[in-house]
Amino acid sequence: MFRRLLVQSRRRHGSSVAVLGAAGGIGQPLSLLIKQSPLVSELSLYDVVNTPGVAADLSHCNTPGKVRATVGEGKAVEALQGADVVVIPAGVPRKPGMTRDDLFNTNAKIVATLAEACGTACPDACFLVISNPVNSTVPIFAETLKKMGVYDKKRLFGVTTLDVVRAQTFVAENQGTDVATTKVDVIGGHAGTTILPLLSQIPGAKFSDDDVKALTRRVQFGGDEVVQAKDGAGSATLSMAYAGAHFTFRLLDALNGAPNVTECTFVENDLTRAPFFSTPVTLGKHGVDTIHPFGTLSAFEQDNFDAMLPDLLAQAEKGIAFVKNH
Ligand SMILES: NC(=O)c1ccc[n+]([C@@H]2O[C@H](COP(=O)([O-])OP(=O)(O)OC[C@H]3O[C@@H](n4cnc5c(N)ncnc54)[C@H](O)[C@@H]3O)[C@@H](O)[C@H]2O)c1
Ligand SMILES: O=C(O)C[C@H](O)C(=O)O
Repeated sequence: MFRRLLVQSRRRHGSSVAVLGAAGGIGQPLSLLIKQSPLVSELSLYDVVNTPGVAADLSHCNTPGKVRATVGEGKAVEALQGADVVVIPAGVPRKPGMTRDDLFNTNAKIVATLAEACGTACPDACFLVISNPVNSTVPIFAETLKKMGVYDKKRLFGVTTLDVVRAQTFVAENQGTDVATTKVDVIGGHAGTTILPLLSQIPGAKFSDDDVKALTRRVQFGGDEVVQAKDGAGSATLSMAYAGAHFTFRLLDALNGAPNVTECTFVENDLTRAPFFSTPVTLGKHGVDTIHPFGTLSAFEQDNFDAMLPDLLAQAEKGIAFVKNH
């Protein structure tokens, strides 16, 4: 209780945000964007390599957040002291021809190790998991915290904001609408056909059946578009940093008491048979405030929904089994 009060009082004077994987393709631009927030009083950067250079560079930006660097295997606990929000883009990205699930063997261990460090150093923080495969790494994070007895489902988020960002961009292009005011909910998970943009629920939008199919597919496989264009040099980093910073800022706003902060995010809920499911969530002073149902689906969306559920379940179970067996 006392610990929580301390965390809350510190928040009134700005939050401490930690980025794990801060020297990577996402980590660097994400840290730059977060450094610009007036709500951040401390930015703690952690990576197994190169953190001091990134931190020295960022520390020259004339914004209030003080930058701290920690580098090296096994040093995450040090980096996480006092963190209110932890953003996690640590892990390997895809190359052409790979699925996100092909990253499981490497990233599961990285995410479990970092979750353990979070459970030790800052169990009351909010955790934002970017590392793929999100459909499995978020359950891994949850199971690890459960094993330690410190899991709180209101504070663990899989970051699926990039799917929303893509959907809004592609729909605005298709409809000729202002991208700034084009809103699209994207539900499900974060891999291929587990990503489901709800085009039928966009007020005023009119799509042909072919448009619905093509737009849905483009949102579902937007990540592959970038992986192929980068041709072996990784996956989305800049748009992910943009999306990750957006979600971090929205959460910081909500933690600081802003009302009506609603974003789609992959959180534990009982809307479906899958333990984690991305849906519109109102964020509040303690993380998840209200989980919203995703509304009526079109026949096309319902087919997609029915097809995705077994995959989402299997990918969550794979993550849970990983923690149970280690
Ligand atoms: N959720 C999404 O929408 C989304 C979008 C894009 C990428 N991703 C995922 O994000 C992850 C990172 O992508 P990237 O392009 O930044 O990769 P990257 O290889 O450029 O950077 C990853 C960083 O993680 C660091 N790292 C590795 N193990 C670590 C550990 N144990 N502790 C701390 N840091 C560690 C590496 O040193 C590296 O700096 C990938 O798994 C990728 O698939 C997710
Ligand atoms: O596609 C990837 O592997 C990275 C990320 O999940 C994305 O959607 O861009």
